[in-house]
Amino acid sequence: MNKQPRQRIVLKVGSALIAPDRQGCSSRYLLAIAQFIVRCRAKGIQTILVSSGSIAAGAHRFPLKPGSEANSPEAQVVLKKAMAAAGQTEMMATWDKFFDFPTAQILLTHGDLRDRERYLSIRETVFTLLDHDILPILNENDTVTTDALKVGDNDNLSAMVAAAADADTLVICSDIDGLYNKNPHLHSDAELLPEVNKIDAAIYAMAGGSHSDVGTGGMRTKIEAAEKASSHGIDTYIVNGFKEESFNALLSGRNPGTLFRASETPLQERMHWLTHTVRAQGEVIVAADEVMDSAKNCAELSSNEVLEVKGNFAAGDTILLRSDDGTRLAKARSNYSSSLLSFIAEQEDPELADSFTDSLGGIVSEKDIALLSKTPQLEK
Ligand SMILES: Nc1ncnc2c1ncn2[C@@H]1O[C@H](COP(=O)(O)OP(=O)(O)O)[C@@H](O)[C@H]1O
Ligand SMILES: N[C@@H](CCC(=O)OP(=O)(O)O)C(=O)O
Repeated sequence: MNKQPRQRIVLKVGSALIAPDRQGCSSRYLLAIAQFIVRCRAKGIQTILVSSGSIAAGAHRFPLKPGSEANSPEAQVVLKKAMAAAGQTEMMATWDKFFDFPTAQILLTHGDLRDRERYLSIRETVFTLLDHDILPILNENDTVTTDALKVGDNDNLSAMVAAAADADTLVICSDIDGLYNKNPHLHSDAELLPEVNKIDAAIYAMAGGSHSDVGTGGMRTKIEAAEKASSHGIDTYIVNGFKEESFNALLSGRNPGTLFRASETPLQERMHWLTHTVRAQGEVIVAADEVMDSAKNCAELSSNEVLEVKGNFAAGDTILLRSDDGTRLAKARSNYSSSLLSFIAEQEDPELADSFTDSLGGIVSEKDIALLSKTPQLEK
């Protein structure tokens, strides 16, 4: 955290720190976190908070009524949305109490982040708030989101926010000291990894799920977040948010947990957004021997090289180009809807198929292609 010139950090705070007992918000751990934010700002470090905890904070407003049907999975989802609505205001009020500067709430869904215009608008809003010394506090809009539109966990959300905000550091405050080589709640001999320079399958294999009542995603989503952030040139720390010492260490330039080093060859902003924020709406399968090692080659893909079109997508949606041996080749914005592309690809007469692409243009355009060779782990 000693980089120059302008530093910008995103701090992600997990539910266990906000409402550890699901009995409303607690100041127990938040005071040290708030002081860290105040001290960062005093040092001229622009700070953005991604705060989980609306569901945990709102839970106490919804005692289970005798004989109620709140135990079915559908009822649980409805209940959580209501908890999030009630808990979000309580959480914002709690954060506000710690600061003598203004805060601002941004609630978003994956639907907002994957739409380029809305993504750019979120980015501008964050920059404007920072320019006016207002602390942006972000969370997923759990109340309105559906399965198709949600990010689902705030670890990944915080990495998307860090990339959108051009942050140089992401700090994920958890209920544990960092990434261990195996889940320490299950293995007493687990060892803490102070630094990870390369995120590969072996690192993912170390990560298990959450053991707590309030956490979402466990270590896996934190590694996904670190992978997203790192490929945008952002250093990512996982630290223990229960310990005040974690924050003192960060402020004095020491690593109190696990540091995932930023990539030395970060992706440019638009390519990062396409690779890590947008999800593919469908797939186009091409023969395994097609050479797709550059955006130019992908853009030259012709309809008679398409073996199969999967899913329903509209022109302008993002698709995954995959070879028929399963290899993920690239993510790209399709210039065709799935139905039109299937229709063209099914034409027996290659000249007729070519006449479509001649008049309507290539299946994908060179400027909207992100090659996936650098990101083999991410399936989203
Ligand atoms: N290899 C690992 N190293 C550390 N924690 C792990 C590991 N595998 C699984 N975990 C679990 O991940 C938890 C942290 O994630 P989570 O419960 O989602 O909390 P948060 O609210 O901070 O997001 C740890 O408390 C631990 O139970
Ligand atoms: N958006 C949800 C939190 C989701 C989440 O990722 O929680 P956590 O694992 O505690 O960071 C909420 O506000 O309750």
